[in-house]
Amino acid sequence: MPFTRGRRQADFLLDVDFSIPGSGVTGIFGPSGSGKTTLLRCIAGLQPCTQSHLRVNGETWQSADTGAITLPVHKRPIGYVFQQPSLFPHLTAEGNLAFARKRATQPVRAEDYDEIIQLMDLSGLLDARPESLSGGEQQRVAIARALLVKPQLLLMDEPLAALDLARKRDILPYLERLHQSFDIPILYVSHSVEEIARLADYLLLMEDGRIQQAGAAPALLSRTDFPVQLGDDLGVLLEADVIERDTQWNLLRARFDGGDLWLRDSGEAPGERIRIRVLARDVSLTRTEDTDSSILNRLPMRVVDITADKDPAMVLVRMTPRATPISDNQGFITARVTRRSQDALGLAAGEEVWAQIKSVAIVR
Ligand SMILES: Nc1ncnc2c1ncn2[C@@H]1O[C@H](COP(=O)(O)OP(=O)(O)OP(=O)(O)O)[C@@H](O)[C@H]1O
Repeated sequence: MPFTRGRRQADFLLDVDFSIPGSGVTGIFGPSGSGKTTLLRCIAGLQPCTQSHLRVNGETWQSADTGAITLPVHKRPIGYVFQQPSLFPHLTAEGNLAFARKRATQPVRAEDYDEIIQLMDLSGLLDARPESLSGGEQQRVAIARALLVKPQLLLMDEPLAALDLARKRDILPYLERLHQSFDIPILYVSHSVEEIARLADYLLLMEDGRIQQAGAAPALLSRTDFPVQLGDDLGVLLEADVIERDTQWNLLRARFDGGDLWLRDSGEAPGERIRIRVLARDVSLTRTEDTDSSILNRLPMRVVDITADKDPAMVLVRMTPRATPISDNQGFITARVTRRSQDALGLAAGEEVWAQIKSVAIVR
């Protein structure tokens, strides 16, 4: 979708020119008012846009030449999931789905319907009315409803924002399944780094109606100059392979570009590709290897650069493995330490250190 200009209010201009992968989840991240919802509305054709050109997997939906909508809104094969599920209160879950099914532009085959019900685990909820469903269950019905139109593009605008933390965690596995089962591009707006880290393959960072940065989610989320202030969420997102399972101690060994890490065993099998997150605040530094410590993960690293943190007492130390220095963001570890420790340890670019990693979380 290379080019879109749209207005929501006199002084707000959405001015973007980008392409995203034709499948997988593209996260859209950015401060409030940066234009994330406006972008989705433009893509859906709900927002008048001038000079806009939109192509989805080879098909032109909107042309830049005239600004005229090539494909009318109701014919765009889009599924849209909002923060609020907005189900019809007088219909059961099944009634809500039947309503959407009737309005689908193409007939929905029984096997496709069954697959969607199974995917969202709705068979036990079909007779219930929305008022007797939890927020997470209602949202699963809303996602199923969006899938029933056989979308070629799924737009999700903060679908978990109205749920409490427990419900969010309940529904995230369904979103992952969706990602694995449907080979369509999903545009996913969220304010949550946790959701983006877990779901997104690709990431767009928006600010003031523009795309500030775009790229693979792990690399972008691992940058210390990430334009959105992450604070305690700052860290690195790494792709790793499980290489060993230690049943005696219930641990897993995973290999990423920068070395091996031990993690708590949560059932992943050797050979499995996982995504892990190491928060900068969970990494401490020593000059020599501290073997007399409870910390299992100690990596010999070399400092690449040191940057200021938004907290003046802290700095961000980015490191690469000593043995095999790497050039992209996929093997760096970042530590957030005090400026005082930086001074006491004499930390500077090029210096050798040991990174002690207190905690590693598997995000998917
Ligand atoms: N209904 C509306 N009418 C006019 N202007 C609007 C409307 N909704 C939003 N805007 C304006 O459009 C701009 C972009 O808003 P938008 O909702 O797209 O941002 P956002 O990044 O999705 O924000 P948030 O994260 O808070 O949802 C803002 O300046 C906002 O004030």
